[in-house]
Amino acid sequence: MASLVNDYVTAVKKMACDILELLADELKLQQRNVFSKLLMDEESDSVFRLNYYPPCPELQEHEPKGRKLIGFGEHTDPQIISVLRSNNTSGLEISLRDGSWMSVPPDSNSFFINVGDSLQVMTNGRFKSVKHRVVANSVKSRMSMIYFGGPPLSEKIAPLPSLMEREEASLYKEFTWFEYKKSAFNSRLSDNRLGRIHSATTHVRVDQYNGNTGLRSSLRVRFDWSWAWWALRCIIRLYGSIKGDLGFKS
Ligand SMILES: O=C(O)CCC(=O)C(=O)O
Ligand SMILES: [Fe+2]
Repeated sequence: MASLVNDYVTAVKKMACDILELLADELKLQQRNVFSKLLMDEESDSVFRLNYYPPCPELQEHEPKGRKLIGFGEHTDPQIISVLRSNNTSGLEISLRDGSWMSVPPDSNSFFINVGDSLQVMTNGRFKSVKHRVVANSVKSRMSMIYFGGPPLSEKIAPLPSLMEREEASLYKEFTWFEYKKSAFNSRLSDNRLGRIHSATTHVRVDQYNGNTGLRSSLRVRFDWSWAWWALRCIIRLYGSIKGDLGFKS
Protein backbone atom coordinates (compact mmCIF):
# COMPACT_ATOMS: atom_id res chain seq x y z
CA MET A 1 0.00 0.00 0.00
CA ALA A 2 2.77 2.43 0.99
CA SER A 3 4.58 1.80 -2.27
CA LEU A 4 1.36 2.28 -4.25
CA VAL A 5 0.85 5.67 -2.61
CA ASN A 6 4.49 6.58 -3.23
CA ASP A 7 4.24 5.61 -6.89
CA TYR A 8 1.06 7.63 -7.30
CA VAL A 9 2.54 10.68 -5.59
CA THR A 10 5.73 10.47 -7.67
CA ALA A 11 3.70 10.37 -10.89
CA VAL A 12 1.35 13.14 -9.88
CA LYS A 13 4.22 15.35 -8.69
CA LYS A 14 5.88 14.94 -12.09
CA MET A 15 2.63 16.00 -13.76
CA ALA A 16 2.33 19.00 -11.41
CA CYS A 17 5.89 20.03 -12.36
CA ASP A 18 5.11 19.72 -16.08
CA ILE A 19 2.04 21.92 -15.62
CA LEU A 20 4.05 24.50 -13.66
CA GLU A 21 6.64 24.59 -16.44
CA LEU A 22 3.92 25.18 -19.02
CA LEU A 23 2.61 28.02 -16.86
CA ALA A 24 6.12 29.50 -16.68
CA ASP A 25 6.30 29.31 -20.50
CA GLU A 26 2.96 31.04 -20.73
CA LEU A 27 4.32 33.85 -18.56
CA LYS A 28 7.40 33.99 -20.83
CA LEU A 29 9.74 33.35 -17.93
CA GLN A 30 13.24 32.39 -18.98
CA GLN A 31 13.69 30.06 -16.06
CA ARG A 32 10.95 27.58 -16.81
CA ASN A 33 11.57 25.60 -13.63
CA VAL A 34 11.11 28.62 -11.39
CA PHE A 35 7.98 27.07 -9.83
CA SER A 36 8.61 23.36 -10.39
CA LYS A 37 12.02 23.44 -8.69
CA LEU A 38 10.22 24.22 -5.42
CA LEU A 39 8.33 20.92 -5.66
CA MET A 40 11.45 19.03 -6.79
CA ASP A 41 13.45 20.35 -3.85
CA GLU A 42 14.28 17.64 -1.30
CA GLU A 43 12.80 19.87 1.37
CA SER A 44 9.57 20.49 -0.53
CA ASP A 45 6.70 20.64 1.93
CA SER A 46 4.15 18.62 0.03
CA VAL A 47 1.13 16.78 1.37
CA PHE A 48 -1.02 13.95 0.06
CA ARG A 49 -4.54 13.84 1.45
CA LEU A 50 -7.49 11.48 1.16
CA ASN A 51 -10.95 12.83 1.90
CA TYR A 52 -14.02 10.70 2.48
CA TYR A 53 -17.53 12.19 2.52
CA PRO A 54 -20.26 9.73 3.54
CA PRO A 55 -23.63 9.91 1.76
CA CYS A 56 -26.18 12.02 3.51
CA PRO A 57 -29.66 10.59 2.72
CA GLU A 58 -31.38 12.88 5.21
CA LEU A 59 -30.37 15.76 3.01
CA GLN A 60 -32.89 15.06 0.24
CA GLU A 61 -35.71 14.22 2.59
CA HIS A 62 -35.52 16.98 5.10
CA GLU A 63 -33.44 19.88 3.90
CA PRO A 64 -35.46 22.83 2.64
CA LYS A 65 -35.00 23.31 -1.10
CA GLY A 66 -31.77 24.94 -2.11
CA ARG A 67 -30.00 24.51 1.19
CA LYS A 68 -26.76 22.57 1.05
CA LEU A 69 -24.89 20.69 3.71
CA ILE A 70 -21.20 21.36 3.62
CA GLY A 71 -18.72 18.49 3.61
CA PHE A 72 -15.63 20.68 3.40
CA GLY A 73 -15.98 24.40 4.00
CA GLU A 74 -14.94 27.04 1.50
CA HIS A 75 -11.23 27.77 1.29
CA THR A 76 -8.33 28.26 -1.07
CA ASP A 77 -5.39 25.87 -1.09
CA PRO A 78 -2.34 27.63 0.33
CA GLN A 79 0.45 25.78 -1.48
CA ILE A 80 1.65 26.27 -5.05
CA ILE A 81 -0.51 23.77 -6.89
CA SER A 82 -3.01 21.02 -6.02
CA VAL A 83 -3.82 18.00 -8.12
CA LEU A 84 -7.14 16.41 -7.25
CA ARG A 85 -8.68 13.17 -8.35
CA SER A 86 -12.04 11.90 -7.14
CA ASN A 87 -14.51 9.10 -7.66
CA ASN A 88 -17.62 9.73 -9.74
CA THR A 89 -19.59 11.50 -7.03
CA SER A 90 -20.33 15.20 -7.38
CA GLY A 91 -19.79 17.64 -4.55
CA LEU A 92 -16.85 19.86 -5.45
CA GLU A 93 -17.84 23.45 -6.22
CA ILE A 94 -15.85 26.53 -7.18
CA SER A 95 -16.71 30.10 -6.38
CA LEU A 96 -17.28 32.38 -9.36
CA ARG A 97 -16.49 36.06 -9.46
CA ASP A 98 -20.08 37.03 -8.75
CA GLY A 99 -20.01 34.95 -5.57
CA SER A 100 -22.15 32.11 -6.91
CA TRP A 101 -21.01 28.48 -6.73
CA MET A 102 -20.48 26.26 -9.75
CA SER A 103 -20.38 22.48 -9.51
CA VAL A 104 -17.30 20.75 -10.94
CA PRO A 105 -18.56 17.67 -12.82
CA PRO A 106 -17.08 14.58 -11.20
CA ASP A 107 -14.87 12.52 -13.48
CA SER A 108 -12.76 9.72 -12.13
CA ASN A 109 -10.58 9.79 -15.26
CA SER A 110 -9.58 13.43 -15.00
CA PHE A 111 -7.51 15.55 -12.72
CA PHE A 112 -8.70 18.83 -11.29
CA ILE A 113 -5.87 21.32 -10.91
CA ASN A 114 -6.03 24.17 -8.45
CA VAL A 115 -3.70 27.17 -8.29
CA GLY A 116 -2.56 27.68 -4.69
CA ASP A 117 -2.16 30.96 -2.80
CA SER A 118 1.64 30.80 -3.13
CA LEU A 119 1.44 30.67 -6.92
CA GLN A 120 -0.96 33.61 -6.87
CA VAL A 121 1.61 35.60 -4.88
CA MET A 122 4.60 34.55 -7.00
CA THR A 123 2.76 35.59 -10.15
CA ASN A 124 1.62 38.85 -8.51
CA GLY A 125 -2.00 37.85 -9.02
CA ARG A 126 -1.77 36.73 -12.65
CA PHE A 127 -2.95 33.27 -11.63
CA LYS A 128 -5.63 33.17 -8.96
CA SER A 129 -6.22 30.60 -6.27
CA VAL A 130 -9.91 29.89 -6.62
CA LYS A 131 -12.13 29.38 -3.61
CA HIS A 132 -13.74 25.95 -3.48
CA ARG A 133 -15.80 23.74 -1.17
CA VAL A 134 -17.46 20.35 -1.09
CA VAL A 135 -21.19 19.87 -0.55
CA ALA A 136 -22.67 16.62 0.75
CA ASN A 137 -24.26 14.19 -1.68
CA SER A 138 -27.51 12.56 -0.62
CA VAL A 139 -26.98 9.14 -2.20
CA LYS A 140 -23.36 8.37 -2.93
CA SER A 141 -20.17 8.72 -0.93
CA ARG A 142 -17.41 10.88 -2.32
CA MET A 143 -13.73 10.13 -2.11
CA SER A 144 -11.00 12.42 -3.28
CA MET A 145 -7.23 12.35 -3.18
CA ILE A 146 -5.18 15.44 -3.53
CA TYR A 147 -1.48 16.11 -3.94
CA PHE A 148 -0.63 19.57 -2.60
CA GLY A 149 2.72 20.71 -3.98
CA GLY A 150 4.34 23.13 -1.56
CA PRO A 151 7.72 24.87 -1.31
CA PRO A 152 10.38 24.21 1.36
CA LEU A 153 9.47 25.77 4.71
CA SER A 154 12.25 28.34 4.52
CA GLU A 155 11.35 29.46 0.99
CA LYS A 156 10.60 33.15 0.64
CA ILE A 157 7.40 33.68 -1.28
CA ALA A 158 7.00 36.98 -3.12
CA PRO A 159 6.14 38.20 -6.62
CA LEU A 160 8.90 37.11 -9.02
CA PRO A 161 11.09 40.09 -9.98
CA SER A 162 11.59 38.58 -13.46
CA LEU A 163 7.86 38.78 -14.04
CA MET A 164 7.17 42.27 -12.87
CA GLU A 165 6.67 44.85 -15.51
CA ARG A 166 8.11 48.27 -15.21
CA GLU A 167 6.44 50.27 -12.44
CA GLU A 168 4.29 47.30 -11.56
CA ALA A 169 3.45 47.39 -7.88
CA SER A 170 3.98 44.29 -5.83
CA LEU A 171 0.59 43.25 -4.52
CA TYR A 172 1.96 41.11 -1.69
CA LYS A 173 4.55 41.32 1.02
CA GLU A 174 7.22 38.71 1.19
CA PHE A 175 6.72 35.84 3.63
CA THR A 176 8.22 32.44 4.17
CA TRP A 177 6.14 29.35 3.58
CA PHE A 178 6.72 28.47 7.24
CA GLU A 179 5.16 31.80 8.34
CA TYR A 180 2.20 31.29 6.06
CA LYS A 181 1.55 27.81 7.41
CA LYS A 182 2.03 28.84 11.01
CA SER A 183 -0.44 31.66 10.88
CA ALA A 184 -2.84 29.31 9.13
CA PHE A 185 -3.43 27.60 12.44
CA ASN A 186 -4.69 30.83 13.94
CA SER A 187 -7.41 31.54 11.46
CA ARG A 188 -10.56 30.01 10.07
CA LEU A 189 -10.67 27.84 6.98
CA SER A 190 -12.66 30.40 5.01
CA ASP A 191 -10.53 33.42 5.95
CA ASN A 192 -9.06 35.45 3.14
CA ARG A 193 -5.43 34.71 3.87
CA LEU A 194 -3.95 36.61 0.99
CA GLY A 195 -5.87 39.71 2.01
CA ARG A 196 -3.71 39.78 5.12
CA ILE A 197 -0.44 39.85 3.28
CA HIS A 198 -1.57 42.34 0.72
CA SER A 199 1.10 45.00 0.64
CA ALA A 200 -1.41 47.65 1.68
CA THR A 201 -1.66 46.05 5.12
CA THR A 202 0.73 47.03 7.86
CA HIS A 203 1.91 43.66 9.03
CA VAL A 204 2.27 40.15 7.81
CA ARG A 205 -0.02 37.73 9.47
CA VAL A 206 -0.37 34.48 7.77
CA ASP A 207 -2.79 31.68 8.04
CA GLN A 208 -4.35 28.28 8.34
CA TYR A 209 -3.12 24.90 7.51
CA ASN A 210 -2.55 21.36 8.46
CA GLY A 211 0.91 21.92 9.68
CA ASN A 212 2.64 18.62 9.09
CA THR A 213 5.64 18.67 6.86
CA GLY A 214 6.53 15.95 4.44
CA LEU A 215 4.30 13.39 2.87
CA ARG A 216 1.22 12.56 4.82
CA SER A 217 -1.93 10.68 4.18
CA SER A 218 -5.03 11.03 6.27
CA LEU A 219 -8.67 10.11 6.13
CA ARG A 220 -11.07 12.62 7.47
CA VAL A 221 -14.46 14.17 7.31
CA ARG A 222 -14.65 17.87 7.90
CA PHE A 223 -16.63 19.17 10.83
CA ASP A 224 -19.08 21.90 10.10
CA TRP A 225 -21.76 23.46 12.28
CA SER A 226 -24.44 22.74 9.70
CA TRP A 227 -23.68 19.04 10.23
CA ALA A 228 -24.05 19.49 13.96
CA TRP A 229 -27.43 21.11 13.46
CA TRP A 230 -28.52 18.34 11.12
CA ALA A 231 -27.31 15.66 13.59
CA LEU A 232 -29.17 17.34 16.43
CA ARG A 233 -32.38 17.30 14.43
CA CYS A 234 -31.85 13.59 13.60
CA ILE A 235 -31.40 12.84 17.30
CA ILE A 236 -34.56 14.74 18.21
CA ARG A 237 -36.50 12.91 15.49
CA LEU A 238 -35.08 9.55 16.57
CA TYR A 239 -35.92 10.29 20.16
CA GLY A 240 -39.47 11.14 19.11
CA SER A 241 -39.88 7.87 17.21
CA ILE A 242 -38.39 5.76 20.04
CA LYS A 243 -40.77 7.38 22.46
CA GLY A 244 -43.58 6.50 20.03
CA ASP A 245 -42.43 2.84 19.82
CA LEU A 246 -42.35 2.57 23.57
CA GLY A 247 -45.91 3.76 23.73
CA PHE A 248 -45.21 7.25 25.04
CA LYS A 249 -47.13 10.11 23.55
CA SER A 250 -44.85 12.39 21.66
O1 LIG B 1 -12.57 16.63 -1.65
C1 LIG B 1 -12.56 17.47 -2.52
O2 LIG B 1 -13.08 17.33 -3.59
C2 LIG B 1 -11.83 18.79 -2.27
C3 LIG B 1 -11.06 18.82 -1.00
C4 LIG B 1 -10.22 20.02 -0.85
O3 LIG B 1 -10.50 21.05 -1.39
C5 LIG B 1 -9.00 19.95 -0.04
O4 LIG B 1 -8.73 18.89 0.56
O5 LIG B 1 -8.28 20.97 0.02
FE1 LIG C 1 -8.89 22.47 -1.28
